[in-house]
Amino acid sequence: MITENAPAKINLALHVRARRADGYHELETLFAFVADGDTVTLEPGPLSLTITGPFAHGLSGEGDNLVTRAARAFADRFGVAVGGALTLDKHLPVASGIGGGSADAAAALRALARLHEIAIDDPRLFEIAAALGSDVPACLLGRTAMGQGRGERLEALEGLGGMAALLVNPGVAVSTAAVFKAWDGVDRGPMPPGDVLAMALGGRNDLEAPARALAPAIDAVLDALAIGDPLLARMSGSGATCFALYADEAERAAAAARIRAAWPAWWCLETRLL
Ligand SMILES: C[C@@](CO)(OP(=O)(O)O)[C@H](O)COP(=O)(O)OP(=O)(O)OC[C@H]1O[C@@H](n2ccc(N)nc2=O)[C@H](O)[C@@H]1O
Ligand SMILES: Nc1ncnc2c1ncn2[C@@H]1O[C@H](COP(=O)(O)OP(=O)(O)O)[C@@H](O)[C@H]1O
Repeated sequence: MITENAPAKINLALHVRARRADGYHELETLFAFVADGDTVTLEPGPLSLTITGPFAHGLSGEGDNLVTRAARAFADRFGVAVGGALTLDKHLPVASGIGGGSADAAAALRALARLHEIAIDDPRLFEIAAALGSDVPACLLGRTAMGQGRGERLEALEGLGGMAALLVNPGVAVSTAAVFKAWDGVDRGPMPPGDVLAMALGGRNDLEAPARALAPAIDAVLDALAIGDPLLARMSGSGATCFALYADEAERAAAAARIRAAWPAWWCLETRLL
């Protein structure tokens, strides 16, 4: 049995620079990953998918999961039989701006590559990833990176490994396409120069305003995360998950305890950056 982690992605900053003719948007985004997420396991056999875990119900009505789409695309590209008994242990909330589906697809590709003894940096894997979704190449790379284009042009960067992080989701699913559509079309400029922390601190998430208009619960999450002096508190991706970064684990634990007491229904993950 092959097991691959599918760590949650966060966008430390996400600048939307232009609307493109193909319906996508030109981005400049700082990807980072955290130590927790979903898990994908693969055993030889006919293609099948079993979904377990606390957020399995979020995908129950899903005919075509990104994991099985990844398996089909892999077989197609590498000329092998479609197969793999896949299990997805779903711990990340669905449609929440932390790339759960993209991370799962990338983990499935990594597992299949191991099974078929294909190098993890094989460019064909990145081509499959880009066709599956804008965030899948970043999840396949799985490390802190600057993403451009629709997110598939990647430059790996020295990250903030080990930094204490808190992820909070108010239980509202947000459609990525709807949030991009509600963006006001104003290019607010590039990220400032510097290291990853400087770029993150000086950056923005341009999808925050449109997402907050569609899902006002995000306001309450950002208000809750602002208490306790985090280094940075911001929405990730197209929302509604927001994250905060802290100087140490004690500050993160205090913030998590306060949020869990005030908002027991929210999903709240104490983790650290990879
Ligand atoms: C916003 C981001 C930031 O990392 O993350 P999430 O909120 O999904 O986590 C990503 O760009 C999302 O990537 P992903 O979720 O893979 O999106 P895709 O499946 O490729 O596209 C879904 C829809 O989002 C819009 N889209 C996506 C990416 C992009 N650069 N421009 C867009 O306009 C398009 O309307 C597209 O039809
Ligand atoms: N394995 C998967 N996990 C999550 N969502 C999936 C998966 N497969 C397909 N999807 C679909 O992809 C959509 C976006 O999911 P997700 O990747 O969680 O969003 P986001 O990138 O905003 O966090 C979901 O609404 C769901 O319909």
